[in-house]
Amino acid sequence: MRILSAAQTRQADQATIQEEGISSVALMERAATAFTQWLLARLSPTEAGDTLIFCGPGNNGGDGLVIARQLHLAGFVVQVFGLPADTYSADFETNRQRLPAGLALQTLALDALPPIAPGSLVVDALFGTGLSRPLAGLAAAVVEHLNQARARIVAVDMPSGLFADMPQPADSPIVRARHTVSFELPKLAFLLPQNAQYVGQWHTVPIGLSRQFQAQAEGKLYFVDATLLAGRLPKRAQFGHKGTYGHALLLAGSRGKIGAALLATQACLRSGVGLLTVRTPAVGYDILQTAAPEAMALTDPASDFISELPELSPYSAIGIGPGLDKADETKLVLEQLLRETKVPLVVDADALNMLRANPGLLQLLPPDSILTPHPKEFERLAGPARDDYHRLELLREFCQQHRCYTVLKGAHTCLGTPTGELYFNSTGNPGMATGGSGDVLTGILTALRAQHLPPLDTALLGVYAHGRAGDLAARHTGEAGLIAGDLTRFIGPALQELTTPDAF
Ligand SMILES: NC(=O)C1=CN([C@@H]2O[C@H](COP(=O)(O)OP(=O)(O)OC[C@H]3O[C@@H](n4cnc5c(N)ncnc54)[C@H](O)[C@@H]3O)[C@@H](O)[C@H]2O)[C@@H](O)CC1
Ligand SMILES: Nc1ncnc2c1ncn2[C@@H]1O[C@H](COP(=O)(O)OP(=O)(O)O)[C@@H](O)[C@H]1O
Ligand SMILES: [K+]
Repeated sequence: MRILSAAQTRQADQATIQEEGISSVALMERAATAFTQWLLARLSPTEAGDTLIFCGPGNNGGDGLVIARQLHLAGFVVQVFGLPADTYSADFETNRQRLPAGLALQTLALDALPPIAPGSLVVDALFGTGLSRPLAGLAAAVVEHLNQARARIVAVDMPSGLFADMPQPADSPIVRARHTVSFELPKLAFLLPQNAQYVGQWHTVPIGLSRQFQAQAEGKLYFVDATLLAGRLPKRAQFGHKGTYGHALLLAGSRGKIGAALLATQACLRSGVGLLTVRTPAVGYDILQTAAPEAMALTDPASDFISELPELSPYSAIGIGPGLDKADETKLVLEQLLRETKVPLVVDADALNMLRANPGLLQLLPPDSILTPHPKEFERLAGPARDDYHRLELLREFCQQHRCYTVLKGAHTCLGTPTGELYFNSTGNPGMATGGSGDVLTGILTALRAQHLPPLDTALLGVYAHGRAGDLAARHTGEAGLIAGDLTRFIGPALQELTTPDAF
């Protein structure tokens, strides 16, 4: 799925209108109907109670008028309010005319804002993607009024006052919605933690936006759903053998953190790799051989940390990082690995911190490596970000400069590519915010890369399957009860869902 800017969204609307030969007011009717249907599927008129709809002067307000008409006809107790303005959009005017006799548009005034009983349903149709500057004056006062009411706010397309694709001053008035129901595609703003307080839970409803426009639109932002991944994970070959599926090497673990190595090991084994060798310090030998007999243990001479790089020739991909100690010897191992490897690397956790501690090491990073920092680790690598938008700029620059793929982990993990694309993941849940989840991701990525998948497919599939495994696991454990080891049990089913079936 594409993520379009506000300007592109307007162009997409126009392209749809032209392609289908429909009027803009017909497209508005379609969009607003999709919103109404979404609401009707969740609330009866009784459950909704008092329903107050707040409309701005543009097409977002026009949507609000259609929704008011439709909910009124569906038996909801509706009141509809409009911001006074010098001009209204043409489709707003048309829909004002279409309001049924029993439903008058009431004009909002600063000294007479309507009372909102606690628990009321509020539909926020003040502003959408056409917002051109932060709200002020009466519009800001209305937003403040809505936010203070203890109402259930559902925003149409965008929470009013929020820009779709760029940051805004810290104190901007913005509606704090419980749900945001957006048309066709998510907006960039929805995917960033700083906006969660306004967007609430977001949903998209289809409105038949031009597929051709979506396919051809410029821009490098993607929302990763199963459709985008179709065809990227081949089915296993009927006559495949373990040599077909690569030999991965994991360098992981130190005294007290052999568990991290074990989690990465289990995840790697569950992600289809043909063979796996694990380098841990000697203290990890018995643990690894007992808990993961399928993996080969290649223990380091040092007891507590990794001190020597093994011979690299057997391996088709190498993952390094989970549970490492930052001992000087391990730093040298990392440096030697960066210099000597001829195969792709997956770099995680303290290996990332070591990269940063010696900036010269970053220059040695082999092209097409995959890095998996969480935001704190990324900040150490690329510097502090002013806000979530700035962090994305830093991510893009970092990936281009170092010709690497960087998986910036979080609720919507964002993959940056060497060619400037940003891919936001759609799977996963807060239950995965638990120690060891990241180690599991390293194991998955190393396994996919060892199977000779290209780096982009590896990162997209791996991040998606990791989140999907979390979603499947949480059905059994609940979010709070989820631990990283649970993820490994569901990697197989998650990958199976993504596997391309044989064509008949
Ligand atoms: N164009 C189309 O065909 C469709 C548009 N749709 C809806 O239309 C919305 C976009 O409509 P518009 O482009 O009319 O934009 P909006 O309705 O979001 O807002 C634009 C209006 O607000 C004013 N405005 C902008 N910033 C302001 C500020 N800070 N303070 C006060 N006034 C401000 C503008 O002058 C203009 O009158 C979408 O979010 C969606 O809800 C949907 O109906 C789908 C179809
Ligand atoms: N709220 C969330 N929603 C979805 N995924 C999450 C959420 N919180 C964490 N995750 C995922 O869990 C993993 C945590 O990784 P990381 O921070 O490296 O943990 P650790 O170092 O403990 O292994 C990441 O892949 C991240 O995307
Ligand atoms: K809105």
